[in-house]
Amino acid sequence: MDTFNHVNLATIQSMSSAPLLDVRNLSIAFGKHTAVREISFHINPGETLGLVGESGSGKSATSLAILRLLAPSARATGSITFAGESLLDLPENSMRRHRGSSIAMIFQEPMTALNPSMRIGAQIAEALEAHHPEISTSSVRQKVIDAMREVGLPDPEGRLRDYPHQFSGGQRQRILIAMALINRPRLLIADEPTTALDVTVQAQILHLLKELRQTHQLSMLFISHDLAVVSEIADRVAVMQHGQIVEEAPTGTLFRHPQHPYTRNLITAAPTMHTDRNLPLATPIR
Ligand SMILES: Nc1ncnc2c1ncn2[C@@H]1O[C@H](COP(=O)(O)OP(=O)(O)OP(=O)(O)O)[C@@H](O)[C@H]1O
Repeated sequence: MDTFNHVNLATIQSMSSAPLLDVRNLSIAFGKHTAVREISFHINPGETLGLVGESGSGKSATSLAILRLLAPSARATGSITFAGESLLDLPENSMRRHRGSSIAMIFQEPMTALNPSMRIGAQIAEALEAHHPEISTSSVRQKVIDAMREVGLPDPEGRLRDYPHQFSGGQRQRILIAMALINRPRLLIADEPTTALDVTVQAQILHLLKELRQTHQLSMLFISHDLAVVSEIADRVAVMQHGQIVEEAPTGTLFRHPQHPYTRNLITAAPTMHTDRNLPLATPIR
């Protein structure tokens, strides 16, 4: 009996320490051009991995490959395992169940991700109903309001019927975050989520993501060309150059002991963020 219990405990422990996302030898080619070459990384439950590199290094292609949203001309090889499932082998309908549900994504430019002619309450509701058609209308409305409140949008009830252009850039990113989190994903892919925002709003959005990550025990793949931004939020950082990961280390180690010349250049070039880690949520929202 003791042995049985012991084995069970070991199994449970190894299961709980298994990465949520495990990417192995991923290559992505667009025709003859190999954009990503044999990269491997993993994200543990609750962990944030920063993926940093210059424009064209293959960061977005990597994130789109995880969601299987690459252009039809692209070919992804290697393996992407999410919660034990091999994503590159899943049938499309199973993949659709993951997208926007267990794996959600936010992008750089909220205006292009939102439908300009649809009220934001309806857009957030649509994200929920796509995966939960059974939820009643009144319950959807309440969940939308709760989601808006959780991301710090003022007066959610009053603003349900407003259109995207009636919100500021920072508020629109909050709306996208509400849409991304409404189905309680386990993994959030954030691709340059603060790049289009000015520095103060950038800091507020980073602060919000850090809070939500804790509340929801989210794992996150945080993509940016800006090492200073990545270092604000990531537990570990993978540095990408020309489609390859040239270095990966816990954030502090990467800054203290950068191994690769490209990482050293990024550190030298990174401006100081000057974000206030204790920024209260009550800070005026722009
Ligand atoms: N649909 C596509 N067709 C052909 N080539 C593509 C396509 N999408 C990306 N690429 C190429 O793949 C490479 C990696 O692009 P990717 O967008 O992943 O880089 P990135 O690091 O995210 O840069 P950025 O931040 O500028 O988007 C680039 O050389 C790019 O030209």
